[in-house]
Amino acid sequence: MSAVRTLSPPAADEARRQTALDAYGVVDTVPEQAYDDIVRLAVTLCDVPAAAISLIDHERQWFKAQIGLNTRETPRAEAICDQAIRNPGTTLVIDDLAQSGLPASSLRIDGDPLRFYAGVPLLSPDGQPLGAVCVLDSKPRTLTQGQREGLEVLARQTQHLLELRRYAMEQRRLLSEREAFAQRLEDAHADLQRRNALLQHSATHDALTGLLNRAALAQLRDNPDAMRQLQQSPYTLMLLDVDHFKDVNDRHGHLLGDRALRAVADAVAASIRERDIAVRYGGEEFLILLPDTRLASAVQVAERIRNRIALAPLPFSLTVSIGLASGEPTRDWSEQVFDRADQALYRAKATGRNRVVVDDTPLHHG
Ligand SMILES: Nc1nc2c(ncn2[C@@H]2O[C@H](COP(=O)(O)OP(=O)(O)OP(=O)(O)O)[C@@H](O)[C@H]2O)c(=O)[nH]1
Repeated sequence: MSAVRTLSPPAADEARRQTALDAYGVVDTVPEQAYDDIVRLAVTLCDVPAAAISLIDHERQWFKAQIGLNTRETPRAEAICDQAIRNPGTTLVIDDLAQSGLPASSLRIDGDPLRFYAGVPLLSPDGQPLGAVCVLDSKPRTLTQGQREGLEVLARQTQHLLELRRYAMEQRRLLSEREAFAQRLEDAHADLQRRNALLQHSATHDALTGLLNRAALAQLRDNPDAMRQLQQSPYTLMLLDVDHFKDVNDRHGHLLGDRALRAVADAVAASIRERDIAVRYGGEEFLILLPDTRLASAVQVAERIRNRIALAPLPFSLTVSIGLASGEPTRDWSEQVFDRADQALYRAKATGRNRVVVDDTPLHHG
């Protein structure tokens, strides 16, 4: 046996070559009919017992397809295909390996060592050698010109198969990138909607009590559903003001004052229906609009609120004054009814606070 010829390529080239091979994602994949057909054709064409499509991967050669061999991979150091790819444009034919000085291969054909090798390098489109399509025999032999050319055709067909594979992989990658991008877009859209909803909520709600704020009340006029409801049936407007709230703040501090305001809001929210509208109208003033509600029912609601506030779990007693006025559906509903409720509230304050006072102004019709 002659000395081993070592022809290691420069490291930078080898890194490029390996990167080119990796781009196909073909090494260690399952056998495929198209590649198996090529080695079958090679065997028939060259009248040999063995053929392979060999890929040179790091420190081994791996067979994508093979016929007549005893393994699917060998160490690279003994791969004759690794010699073939050193001259990428040339078919390597070794009539008798025993005379060639190449390292002995562990490959066997029917138990016999290799004697004959012919391999056509497989190249990436930019010329990086990937492996070889090779035919092998356990006897020394030669190839005819026709067989050589036929083997080269099979190598070109193998390259086409590899390119198709890379193209399909690239398409899948682009598709999943597009899907990931679409998903990100969808997430961003949902996030924007969430932020918008939060923004809309904080623009129309009072941060301390969670009730609607004055801006939301102003928007009510632009809400056709709410307006239709108010214009269809009698409604009642309630104005609620906490009694001596300045004293609460002065005696117990602003934090407890805030807690008292939240207790008022909770009592209001717990006493009204879902379609009623509760607004923190000013510092310690609340406006409650009760659609489809006549004065008598509204008084009951107001008393419920007043009683709940009296029972609120606070370290001091808290009372409220409430003024009520109801309105028949008219075009200038708000100002008139608001003024009447305000006057009722004023009377509630003036007559001793902690009470519900009803507007007694005769209603204007027509
Ligand atoms: N803690 C707290 N106090 C507030 C808030 N908004 C307004 N106030 C206070 O509410 C008090 C309202 O006082 P006034 O308008 O004099 O009325 P009042 O003391 O309740 O007296 P009457 O309404 O006549 O019974 C003021 O001291 C405000 O500083 C708030 O968000 N938190």
